[in-house]
Amino acid sequence: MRTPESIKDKPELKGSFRALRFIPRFFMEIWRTNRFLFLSNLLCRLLNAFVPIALLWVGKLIIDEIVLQVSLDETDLSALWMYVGAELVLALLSDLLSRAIGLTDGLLGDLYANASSIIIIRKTKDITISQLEDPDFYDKLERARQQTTSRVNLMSESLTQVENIISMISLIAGLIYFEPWLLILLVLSIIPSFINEIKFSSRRYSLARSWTAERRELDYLRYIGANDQTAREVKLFGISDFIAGRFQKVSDEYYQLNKALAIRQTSFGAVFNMLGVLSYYGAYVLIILRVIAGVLTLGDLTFLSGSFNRLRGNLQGFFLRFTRITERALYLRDYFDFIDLVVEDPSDQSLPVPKVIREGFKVKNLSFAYPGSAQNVLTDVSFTLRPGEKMAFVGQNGAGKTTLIKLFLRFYEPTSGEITLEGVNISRYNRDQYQQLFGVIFQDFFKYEFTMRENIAVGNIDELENMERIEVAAERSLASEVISELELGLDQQLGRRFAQGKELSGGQWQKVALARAYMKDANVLILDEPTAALDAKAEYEVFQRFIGLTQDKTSIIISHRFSTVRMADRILVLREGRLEELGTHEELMQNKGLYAELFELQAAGYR
Ligand SMILES: Nc1ncnc2c1ncn2[C@@H]1O[C@H](COP(=O)(O)OP(=O)(O)OP(=O)(O)O)[C@@H](O)[C@H]1O
Repeated sequence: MRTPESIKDKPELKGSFRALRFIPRFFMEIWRTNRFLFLSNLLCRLLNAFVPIALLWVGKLIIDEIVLQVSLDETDLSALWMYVGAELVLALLSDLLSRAIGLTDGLLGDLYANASSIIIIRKTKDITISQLEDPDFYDKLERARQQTTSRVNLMSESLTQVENIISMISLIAGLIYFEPWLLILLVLSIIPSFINEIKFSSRRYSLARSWTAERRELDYLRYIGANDQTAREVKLFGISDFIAGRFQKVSDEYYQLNKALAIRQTSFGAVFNMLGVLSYYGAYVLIILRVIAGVLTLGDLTFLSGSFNRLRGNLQGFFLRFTRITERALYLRDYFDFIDLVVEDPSDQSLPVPKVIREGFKVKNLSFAYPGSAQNVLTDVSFTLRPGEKMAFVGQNGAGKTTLIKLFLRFYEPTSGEITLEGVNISRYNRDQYQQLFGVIFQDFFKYEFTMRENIAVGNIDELENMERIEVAAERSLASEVISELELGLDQQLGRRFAQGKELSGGQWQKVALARAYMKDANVLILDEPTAALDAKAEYEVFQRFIGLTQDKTSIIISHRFSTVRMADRILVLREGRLEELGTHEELMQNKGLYAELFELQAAGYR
């Protein structure tokens, strides 16, 4: 079990200061987001920074003037009214500036949050599937994604800090002018609480970071426990208490650690803060004595005690903000780590992909184990996929069919052996171009909560406006039947998340997903269990069309239905990652091996 002490594994003070090195880069990002807003914000803050000293100074002038006028026989109040007028103008200006700062902060924050979300989405596109499936990497992505609001707060906090510093310099100048020793008293009283704050912020970060995996679990439990997609199963299986119990256990442990830290931080903070209060009253007494001795005026007294009090507040604010800034800057590191992640440049491989495929693909002694696992999912697989050939992959669950597809698509690198296209290892081709060769529908295809048209067009988003192409694709995949039943046709919003969304049945969704495969004029079509949710008639029709429409295309079909599989030119049978058989339906039936056995089993089920 972790304790607050065991979280000390990260360097504290030094680590906190080091995190600040990301701030300039952060500000460069904000500057690039919107220069005008950024400059306007800085200008308003610069002006606002001088308002406190100006107000205190005018206050001092007013009091001294009143004292003077009271002592005179003949009063002249013109200067006094001028000072009061100046104070009024300052008060109005301060209000205007604060509003302008609030406005530009908000607008800039929104723009920055949008821009950084887009940066994260774009970066995720360049990341390989194997990186995305790596839990450490996934944590980094999660942290980068979740900290968007924190980065927006960091922006306004840092800008406020700049304003605060300028304001303090002006107040310090005033103090030095009258009584420099007040300043020493002030600084000495505030330093211990500053160190305390920094120390605890670093620990809080370590705690949050070391709990990333658990917080991910909490998010997941929250999601499955209260979600329309899972509600049916959660209710019927009665697992709500199980989920709530698991949530409670993990969240309690985190809460206890966090609580222990918070209590310690608050207790230490209270003691150190007392020093600050004492120092203020010490200074106050000293100023009063100087006024009584006739060294300072009554106006000086209000100016100095006001300045001292304000400075104390500012300094405290400065240190508190400083710790919050360093805390958030630590998270900034996660964000920049993610942004800077070295990804394979998809355009790095210089070989262009051949326009026409003549030789086809050759798989040679291919073996593969998933990263971090010692167990081979594929072992020594060799075969040829000829151009225009329709091949089916068959095998029991977990035999490695989808994994073989992932290797064809270059989502992973083989552990040994290779796949070649036209005699060249596929890893040598330009990755983007290479992947464009394929039109793929995965068994766990995604149901986008977009409109019907967009759902089909994701197969080739450049053709979003090409209604003819979308309609033809829908026709081929039988999605047109689904569209004709929708009130708004292609413009119908799908899913239940958004207003007027229409949920489709499993088979209807599958037809929509299939249409995506026809959107692109891909050379190689891969359908991974594309018809699992279709009824028998629809499946037969879909495949008849598929075979007819893709005569010149190379294709791979994964299916557990042998009525579909037998339509393929050749069938590749995998058993526990090894190639067991390869041949036409007739050849394999004659072979009387695994294929014939599985085929007979299924056929018997229909008799
Ligand atoms: N991302 C992954 N990381 C680690 N192991 C994985 C991953 N994906 C799949 N596996 C493992 O690889 C093996 C083969 O999985 P694969 O999905 O290729 O099987 P399949 O033949 O397509 O099965 P099915 O018919 O059930 O879809 C399985 O044992 C699975 O646990």
